[in-house]
Amino acid sequence: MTVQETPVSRRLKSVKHIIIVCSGKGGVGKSSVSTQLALSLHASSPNTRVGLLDIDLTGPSLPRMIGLDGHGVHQSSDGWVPVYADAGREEEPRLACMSIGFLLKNKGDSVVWRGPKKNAMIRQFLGDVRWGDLDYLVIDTPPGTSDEHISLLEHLAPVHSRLSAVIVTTPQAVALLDAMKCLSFTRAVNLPVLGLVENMSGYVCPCCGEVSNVFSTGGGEEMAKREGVPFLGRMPIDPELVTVLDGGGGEYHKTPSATLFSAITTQVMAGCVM
Ligand SMILES: Nc1ncnc2c1ncn2[C@@H]1O[C@H](COP(=O)(O)OP(=O)(O)OP(=O)(O)O)[C@@H](O)[C@H]1O
Repeated sequence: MTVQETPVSRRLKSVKHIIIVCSGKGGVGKSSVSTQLALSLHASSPNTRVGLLDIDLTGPSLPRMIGLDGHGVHQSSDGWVPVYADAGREEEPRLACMSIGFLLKNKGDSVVWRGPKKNAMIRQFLGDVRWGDLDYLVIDTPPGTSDEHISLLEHLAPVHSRLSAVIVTTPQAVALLDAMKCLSFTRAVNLPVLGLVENMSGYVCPCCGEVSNVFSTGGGEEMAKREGVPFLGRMPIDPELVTVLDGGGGEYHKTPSATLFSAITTQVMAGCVM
């Protein structure tokens, strides 16, 4: 069967792997996992080229989390130029970011759009941005399985063989129930799952290293085993991570989370080659 070319498939021709990060529930750390995955893939080798796209149109948090708050997107004759998180260094930038947050005049502006307008924006993000050659394009999605997910998958249909998903959950029973809905969505749309991340899984005391199970722990791993999907790892609550991602300063690679997350990234990369 021949797959029809579209503006999106032409634009994403040189993108090797597209990783959709989703969660059943809001606030479980999907954007922070997407951001950490992009940073960690970028740090995995001096040549890895990464894109990070935020399709959470009503609550874009990527610009702040990646340290690009206040930046804007430029239009070129060949489409929108993404904002590079690693611009200004000696080597060519290789961490391209795009979010509706870069297009809003004021970051407090709200986006109140119906489905067709959201659909058009997602098509533009995929088809009108100069993504160039990428090893990985990480896509942060809104919580649940909404219009945005359906639009995304429709536009990405011609490149379906390069798609996979990472599911984020916290250990509480309610979050796990929603993560299960997210997993059944991926099955319904035939989207391969690279694995499940259990976020905010315990709190490690910075003084004594003792782990307190604030929201309990282990539920994500149990669910992954039961459902036959890889368990990518658990990320504890890390106050240093919040400071970095909320724009309070500090460098991500110096946080305890960065070290832990690199093991997750290794598994994601291994899953992508298969
Ligand atoms: N492991 C962690 N340790 C500490 N804080 C975390 C951790 N993961 C996420 N957070 C913080 O929790 C808050 C919510 O995270 P985030 O925005 O990533 O969730 P989300 O699932 O994308 O939310 P939304 O549903 O609004 O899109 C953020 O302030 C983030 O910095």
